[in-house]
Amino acid sequence: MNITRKPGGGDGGSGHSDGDSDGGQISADAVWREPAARLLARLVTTPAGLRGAEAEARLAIHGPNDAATVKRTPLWLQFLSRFRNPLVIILLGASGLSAATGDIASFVIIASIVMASMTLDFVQEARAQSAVEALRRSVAVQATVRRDGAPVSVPIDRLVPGDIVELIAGDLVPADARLLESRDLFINQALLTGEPYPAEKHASDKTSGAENPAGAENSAEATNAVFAGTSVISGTATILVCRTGARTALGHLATSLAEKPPATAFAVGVASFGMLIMRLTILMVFFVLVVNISFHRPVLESLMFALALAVGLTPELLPMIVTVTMARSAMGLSRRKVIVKRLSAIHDLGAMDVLCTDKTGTLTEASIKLVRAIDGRGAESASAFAYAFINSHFETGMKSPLDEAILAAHPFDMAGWTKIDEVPFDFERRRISVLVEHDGKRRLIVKGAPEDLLRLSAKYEAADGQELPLDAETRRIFQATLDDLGAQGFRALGIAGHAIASDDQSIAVADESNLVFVGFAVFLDPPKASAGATIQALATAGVSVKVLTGDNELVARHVFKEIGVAVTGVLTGDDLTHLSEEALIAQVSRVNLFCRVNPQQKLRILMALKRLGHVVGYMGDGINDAPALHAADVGISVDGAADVARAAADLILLEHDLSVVREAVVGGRETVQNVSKYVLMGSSSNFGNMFSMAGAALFLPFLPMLPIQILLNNLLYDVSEIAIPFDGVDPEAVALPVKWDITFIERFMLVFGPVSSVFDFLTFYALVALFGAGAPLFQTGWFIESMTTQVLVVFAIRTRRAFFRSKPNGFLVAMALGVVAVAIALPLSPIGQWFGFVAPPPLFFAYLVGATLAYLALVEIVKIFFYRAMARR
Ligand SMILES: Nc1ncnc2c1ncn2[C@@H]1O[C@H](COP(=O)(O)OP(=O)(O)OP(=O)(O)O)[C@@H](O)[C@H]1O
Ligand SMILES: [Mg+2]
Repeated sequence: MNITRKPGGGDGGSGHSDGDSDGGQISADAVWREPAARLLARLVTTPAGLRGAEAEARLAIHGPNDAATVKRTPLWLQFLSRFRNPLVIILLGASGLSAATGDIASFVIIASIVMASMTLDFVQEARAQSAVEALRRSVAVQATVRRDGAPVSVPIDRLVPGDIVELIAGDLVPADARLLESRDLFINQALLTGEPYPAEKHASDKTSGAENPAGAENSAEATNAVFAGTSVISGTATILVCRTGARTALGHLATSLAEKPPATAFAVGVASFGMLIMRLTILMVFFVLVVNISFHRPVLESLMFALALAVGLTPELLPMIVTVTMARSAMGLSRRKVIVKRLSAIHDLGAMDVLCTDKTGTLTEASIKLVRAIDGRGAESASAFAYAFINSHFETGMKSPLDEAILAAHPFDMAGWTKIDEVPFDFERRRISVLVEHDGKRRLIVKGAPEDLLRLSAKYEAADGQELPLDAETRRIFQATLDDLGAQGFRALGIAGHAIASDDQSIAVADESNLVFVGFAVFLDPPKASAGATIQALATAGVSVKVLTGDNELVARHVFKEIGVAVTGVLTGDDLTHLSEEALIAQVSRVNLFCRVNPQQKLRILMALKRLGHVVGYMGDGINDAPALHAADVGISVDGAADVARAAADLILLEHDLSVVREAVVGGRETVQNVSKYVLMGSSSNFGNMFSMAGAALFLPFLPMLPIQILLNNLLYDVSEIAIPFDGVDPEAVALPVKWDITFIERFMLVFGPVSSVFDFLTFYALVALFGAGAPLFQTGWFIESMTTQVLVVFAIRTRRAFFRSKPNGFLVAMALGVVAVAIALPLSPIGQWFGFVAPPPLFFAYLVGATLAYLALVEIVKIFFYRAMARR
């Protein structure tokens, strides 16, 4: 073994000042190189842990223990950053310029309007985000930490160097840490090393593995330290936290990869819509500018007009509407006991069309009971129970419900039994071995997937305790017993073992051969009565459910039968090993039951579905589900799940029930539909306005609307849309998965934009020809008309039905009518003159009513044809 010390390190003493150069934390290699006692001293802590106050102080110095620490910008900075919008800056600049030439009033008004818009936007979004943040914190992964001398539960992002943490199987390792104590500790380090098999670790001042002969280091290989991002497979440990947050090995990975969550299809869709509008806006603003200047109109005024137009046309509320709509949906779901960890998962839920799930707890009650312990022929067997009990009692992995069922079945006297060693459970082998001693004799006891144990057995234990050869005929009988159990819906574990020489201290996987078969532990996990109906309801809603289980085919088939769901195709883990990716992709749609699949195979199935273009959800609670949960478009886990599963999930169900998933799916679809209402509103009225502005700029000798009027128009319009996230959605709009469809939006825009322009031009004509309008009246008239039509059209756009067949939300109605009332009242009031309005003649309002009604009627009619044509697409 080659434990080199750093030159000048001597006994690891005074030479090491490197720890302090790294933000006051221990250097990476010191975590495993230095003696534990010295690490404790350097971190000024003891095995009893830090005092609470000290931990708080260190947290302030070192920052949160979060590998991908995104520095949270203070609120006031977030607010200021909204002014970075170049359009807004230029606009404020230009109006400042015009203030210098005397027009101070309009500068004040422009500044106030810009301020009001930003505040409106900011407050909404900040409130939504803090609500969501609170939800996320409520399901944060916790660690057991010794503080003030006693173990307490603390969210892992609050850990600091010097903390003493207790780990048990299933826990995430919260930081880079040194082992102080360990028992049968096996760690899954796949995330850091790519190695899927558990790595064994020991508390010791000596280490091996971290330095390979080439001199390169891979600290994750150090056997006396554990690292953030890995997880405990089995055993227990007490650790000393040495490096936290971005300083962990994982943190280095995360920052070097600049890990950003991949943009979801929805986010990309929303962004591309923003770009579309942006391009059209720029085009249009240049056009207006060129026309104005070539007609020799005042340059500054023309520039302000163009800028106000640009500000008015950009869908600046879009991000806010998206966040607020999703946050609202997240709050709604939290009342149904679903916690949303990643906000954007909500629209992925809405688009999800395949849901993969494990069996236990979803299709079954997960109230597993041991009903019998039998030998291979089906007779009650005391030794089968005894061995099962001893195995479960001594195993230190995360106790599975099967273990709990065995231990709860009936008491068994463990006096005189001691444990020597263990080979922990993993989902490849699907079994646990313990080496135990009793009366000076040592024995290996294996418990696991019964068909595998039968395969690994050469003998069996007869009723009288004799060991007899397991010949072909007996093997057939035993297999028949097992098949019978499965067909009756019983789950089974096989029990086997053999004697081990009494000087053998340890066992390995290789010892799990030539076994003596003892019998079966037989469990009942009753099917969930409601599961069948929920799966049916999901299917009707366009979400097909596939079950991916580690259990065997007969048991799974029986559950399907009990809950009344047809098996449309089966693939087993063995089948999968023989299938190429292409072959799997060809078959995966047909199959709805995958049995005896390991974690990597669960992942493969998921990827195959994604490659077919499905939006795939995955629901599971075990360590074995974590890879698939990570890769899924929507990962769903439950509150009691293993840390790794909860950490990988986007959604946490506080109650393990498929029916809430169905509700969440509907919630997701409503969210997408409400966002698209905003987008459809914006695209049609903006596109229409562009036409109208361009036309007006060409034909009028004056500006069709003053810059401040455009900004006011924009502000009022934004206010009217605040209520959209609260609006209801027609049932048929959420009946099937909802995907973001940019071509649909483009077509909508191309059809409904010109419809609104037609009425603008009609109004222009009426104003000039009927009312003989000069600039002020024209601008006032158009302001009122465009406000009225573009606000009220929400009642037509919000539904595909005839507008009176779908009831809008009361808040939406109030906001829309309120804004229209303000737009009409303002020019009539004394305040109107600040904005350059004049009171229109009474006859204008008669025209307004007629034109608005005609416009809405036309939109309704065009809607019918439009959606008919879309349906034929
Ligand atoms: N505690 C245990 N001791 C021995 N073997 C076990 C234990 N737990 C699970 N196994 C074996 O490993 C197999 C896979 O585990 P498990 O059934 O939990 O997988 P899963 O995919 O999570 O299944 P499910 O879909 O039912 O949740 C089991 O069917 C069983 O054969
Ligand atoms: Mg499971």
